[in-house]
Amino acid sequence: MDFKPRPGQKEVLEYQNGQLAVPAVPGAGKTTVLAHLAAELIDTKLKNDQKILIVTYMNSAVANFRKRIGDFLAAKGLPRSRGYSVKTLHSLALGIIKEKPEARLINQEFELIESGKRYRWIKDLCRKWAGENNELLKQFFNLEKNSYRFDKYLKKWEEEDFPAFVASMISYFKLKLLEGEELKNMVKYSNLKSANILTPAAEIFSEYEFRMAQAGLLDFDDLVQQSLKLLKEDNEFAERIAAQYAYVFEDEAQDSNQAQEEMLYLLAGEENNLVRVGDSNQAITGTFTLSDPDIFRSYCKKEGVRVETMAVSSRSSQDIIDLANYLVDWSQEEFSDREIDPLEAKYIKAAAVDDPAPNPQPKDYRIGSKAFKDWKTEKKFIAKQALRKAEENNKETTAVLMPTGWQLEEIAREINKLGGEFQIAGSSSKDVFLTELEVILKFLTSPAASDNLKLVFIEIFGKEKPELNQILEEILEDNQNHEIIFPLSGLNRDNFDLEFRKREIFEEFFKSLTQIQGWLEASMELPPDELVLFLAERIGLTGKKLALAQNLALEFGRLLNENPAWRLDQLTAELPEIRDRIKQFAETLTEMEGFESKPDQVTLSTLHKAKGMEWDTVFIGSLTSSHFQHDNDDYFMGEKFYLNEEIKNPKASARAELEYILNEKKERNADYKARQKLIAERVRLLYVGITRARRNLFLSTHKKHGKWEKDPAFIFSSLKKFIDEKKSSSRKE
Ligand SMILES: Nc1ncnc2c1ncn2[C@@H]1O[C@H](COP(=O)(O)OP(=O)(O)OP(=O)(O)O)[C@@H](O)[C@H]1O
Repeated sequence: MDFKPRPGQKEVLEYQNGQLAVPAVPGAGKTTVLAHLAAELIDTKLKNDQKILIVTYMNSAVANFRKRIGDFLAAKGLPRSRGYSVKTLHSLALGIIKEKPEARLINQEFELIESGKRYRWIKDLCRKWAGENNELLKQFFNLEKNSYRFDKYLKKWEEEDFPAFVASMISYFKLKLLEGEELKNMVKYSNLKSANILTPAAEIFSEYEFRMAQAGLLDFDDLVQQSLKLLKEDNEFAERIAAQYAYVFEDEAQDSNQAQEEMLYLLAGEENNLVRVGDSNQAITGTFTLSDPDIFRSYCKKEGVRVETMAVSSRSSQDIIDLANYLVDWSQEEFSDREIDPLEAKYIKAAAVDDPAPNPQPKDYRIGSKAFKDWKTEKKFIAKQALRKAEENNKETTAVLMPTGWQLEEIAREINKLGGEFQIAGSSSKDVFLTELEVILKFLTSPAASDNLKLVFIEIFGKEKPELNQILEEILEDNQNHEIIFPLSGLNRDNFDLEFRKREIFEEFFKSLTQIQGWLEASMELPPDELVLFLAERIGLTGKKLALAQNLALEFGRLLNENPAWRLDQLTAELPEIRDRIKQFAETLTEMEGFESKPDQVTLSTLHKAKGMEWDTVFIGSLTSSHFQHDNDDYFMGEKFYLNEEIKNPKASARAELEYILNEKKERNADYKARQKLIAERVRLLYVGITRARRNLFLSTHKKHGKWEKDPAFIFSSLKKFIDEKKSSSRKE
């Protein structure tokens, strides 16, 4: 393979042993260089029974790494899978637990709970807690009692926000290695005031642990907690595991959390051959997880750690690089007297002019920016221009990146209206719901319900030929389902009025009925799991959808093993739960496939999901102050206006209360600090967005949404000034 290392990359590839930190800029080739280094070390250094362990943050990166290392090894004439193992933190943890089965704390055959089921359990427990502590729950509220708003937001709090808060706190407690019963008592006997927000989280956590243990289930956070415990409590065991790995590499180190770091140190063992690569300016997962970019920043400054920076990137045009570097300068200056430092002073350099793969060099200044009068105008403009770009040049890729998913849906609708095509990055939602199969199964469990038959037509037959839906509607006006599908005289054309039989579509309609009758007969003869496979084949599912259907059949089979007397209706009643399991499977399938932008379609992605990807043209919209906060008095999404002032950011308050009882540290401004963190993260989010673009970039915002006034984000206005100046000076040249 032709790979000519650039300055910075070269030094990393000379690594032999010890601790190395590689801070890098976007597009510097982090994955490429780590893969190359792994292949080099496997070839020259590794003993037969040893491996390199590569820990990455996302499932999607695992396949990518394997492929790249495999390619480099193959180029050296070595077997593609020799000498390395790529894992996420969770798969690593699972592997460690499996190495010591006797220590599994639950039982030998523990099972992982799926995320959907976990959340439903937590919701149940929250509901139960709310029922028993209703007065306390209301004390958190600062809305006028008995008002319409009070009822509305109490419901929102009880049904959505409270369970989400508890679910996230449970993860937090576990990564802090706390145990439910112990924590509950600590809170109970602490001198926190009675209406503190930590109490419900701790009490529900304790119930949750009890319920999970009874069911023999573990969740993802348990895996990490338990495996760390095993390693820390048993030196010999830790050494045995560490001895398997001659080197430990970490990719995306800016997303590391404390548990992951501890695990890496333990696995690097005495030899301490540890390479961590990351870009703290791209740390954008912190507000959802326990990730903390300071962990990687501190590692870079740690004694005994060599630092090699990779600053060259050939991804973007010089103008886009200049804008990204300006953002770094702006952030340094803007936040110099605040407690935050969103972007480190690390600048992107273009590749040398004689580089075999140089930076793109578009002719003119290709960056634009605009503040639209309202969201409606903005979304229409973006949809139209993005589509035009995608259709005009079928070699270049185009993406629209937005802060939230609902904005993407609205852009998608606009693209649809224009008759264009789009694809959604990283999303498997279209496949998750096996709509066709689910609709048929619903029909087969109650064929007499007229809506069920209509749905079958809409989803299966009428998609291509809507006239089929129309004729069914008309026939159902005077007939019942069973008269159409199972008439006493048998299914026969003559059962239908001449008026219908004369229509061109009638033959097709009749054929559809015959097929449906076949399914009904099959449902009486075949066991449900086989029925699913039969139906999948009949309606012609292929590829990923077929794989999902096979998975559904397996789930049915598993349930039938446990409940041999169950029939189709009982099984279909379990579909919501099964869907969660399948959803995870579908996501894994999507990640394994990897995402590839099709040039003739617009890719739609949230800014978060765009990480690691690149496009020739990038539109970033909705840069308003409610998505990119700058000042303490901007609108902060995580905050609940209907809660008391001191707990309006419940997570931040609960963490501060925990800090207080664990370390006696009184953090006065927990939500102020949470705001600062969020402000910093939003700057990085925009930095990630901007650095996805190769040639063309458009930044926009709006001043109104419906009747709501909106402010363009301060960061947008600052960038706009820079862009406008550059543009006018490039015109003069
Ligand atoms: N020395 C090189 N010569 C040619 N191409 C290179 C070189 N190094 C990296 N690249 C290319 O640059 C692109 C970016 O590399 P990679 O995806 O590894 O970057 P990254 O640092 O992980 O990016 P990001 O920070 O945006 O996630 C890839 O297409 C890669 O093949």
